Amino acid sequence: MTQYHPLTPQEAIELAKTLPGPFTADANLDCREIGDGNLNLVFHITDQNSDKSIIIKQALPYAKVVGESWPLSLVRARIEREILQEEYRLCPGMVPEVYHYDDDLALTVMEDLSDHVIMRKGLIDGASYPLFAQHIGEFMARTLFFTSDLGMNQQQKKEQQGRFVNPDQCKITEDLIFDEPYRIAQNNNYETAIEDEAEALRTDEALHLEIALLREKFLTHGQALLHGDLHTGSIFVTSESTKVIDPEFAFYGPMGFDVGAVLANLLLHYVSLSGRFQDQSTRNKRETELLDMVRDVWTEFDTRFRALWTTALVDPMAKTPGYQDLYVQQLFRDTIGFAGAKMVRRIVGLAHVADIDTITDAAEREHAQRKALAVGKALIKNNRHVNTIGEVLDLVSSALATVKA
Ligand SMILES: Nc1ncnc2c1ncn2[C@@H]1O[C@H](COP(=O)(O)OP(=O)(O)O)[C@@H](O)[C@H]1O
Ligand SMILES: CSC[C@H]1O[C@H](OP(=O)(O)O)[C@H](O)[C@@H]1O
Repeated sequence: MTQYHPLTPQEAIELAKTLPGPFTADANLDCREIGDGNLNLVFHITDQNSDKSIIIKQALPYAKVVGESWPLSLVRARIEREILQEEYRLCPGMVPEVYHYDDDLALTVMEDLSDHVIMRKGLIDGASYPLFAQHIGEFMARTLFFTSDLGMNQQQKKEQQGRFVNPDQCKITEDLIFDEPYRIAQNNNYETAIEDEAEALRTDEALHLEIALLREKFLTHGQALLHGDLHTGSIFVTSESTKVIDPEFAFYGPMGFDVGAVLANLLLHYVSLSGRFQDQSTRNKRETELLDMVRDVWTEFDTRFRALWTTALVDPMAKTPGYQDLYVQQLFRDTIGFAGAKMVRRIVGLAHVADIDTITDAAEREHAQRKALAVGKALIKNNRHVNTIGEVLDLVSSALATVKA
């Protein structure tokens, strides 16, 4: 057994040399630590004598973004690796292939996806991803359906739930998304220019009621095995391909939490566009593209999820006429509520998004933050009543109309 310690880049190279592949004996290995996330080390190991490369991701025993004062269990590395393997089985080629792992060192050796770009960065750079909605719709439909009671044996599902109990990571979400933005909390992080908005979040009881209900759903509804943090910083893309990484927040929770994460991060990018484009016609074009993507992600997911119901259902009672429509309606409402909560947390909570934080003009940045909060709050407050994605896009539009230019 190897004693856990964070690897140095040189140790990562030594480890890579002991692996059965992909490197050969004459490899000349180079290593860079490229982790730009909030929690882990990520080593990029390349062979100077060939085009071969790997990624070694290692968990730290604390939250990197805060420091050692915030301890975290290393079990998340095992959970991340096991869900990557499960997702690879369900959606081959849509997550990095796992080559090797070491649970004592809390690390996973995986496929290098550096020929793709992190979607958040791609969007900020102005790229378009016309196949993204189909791809992510397929990924979410298959991973959520086949890990739920609809698509897998219900006793095996209970066994699987046991393997994916992830309390430290869930607590981060419970605190950062479903609690701290709505009270004074040390972790909260927002600009003084929006103190009025933060104060409004703390005193809005109708909003608190909806957040309490969403929080309860997150805490108690073990519907399917979630990725758990499916934002655009956890998705690698090209114009032809989509690959999902970083499922260390995986656990059995409500399906809408994953779908909502995707929609929220597209909407966060959408509200950032006015701060990025001076030219009105370019901006309009890009805004339309983003809203189309929001609509298409839901539609593609919905279509594929319902198709699996027809072809792959294992629960006979779920064939009862009317049940599918009610199930998907509730899943849609959850999606919209969680999307709203995820927008709010990225403005006033600990961890932000580059889409908004990199807007250089302070007034434009503040405007984008106010827009994100207006949309987020509208989604949260209306989540229990919406029925269609068209209605949601109308809600977005009316929420934005309330924000002063
Ligand atoms: N399989 C991979 N291939 C290439 N780069 C990767 C891979 N996994 C992670 N990375 C890089 O490392 C960064 C951080 O990885 P991530 O898994 O998101 O870490 P964290 O859990 O700390 O957020 C990503 O933004 C990406 O740039
Ligand atoms: C203290 S962790 C904050 C935040 O970071 C995670 O995202 P990522 O590791 O992908 O940057 C997750 O969203 C957590 O809520």
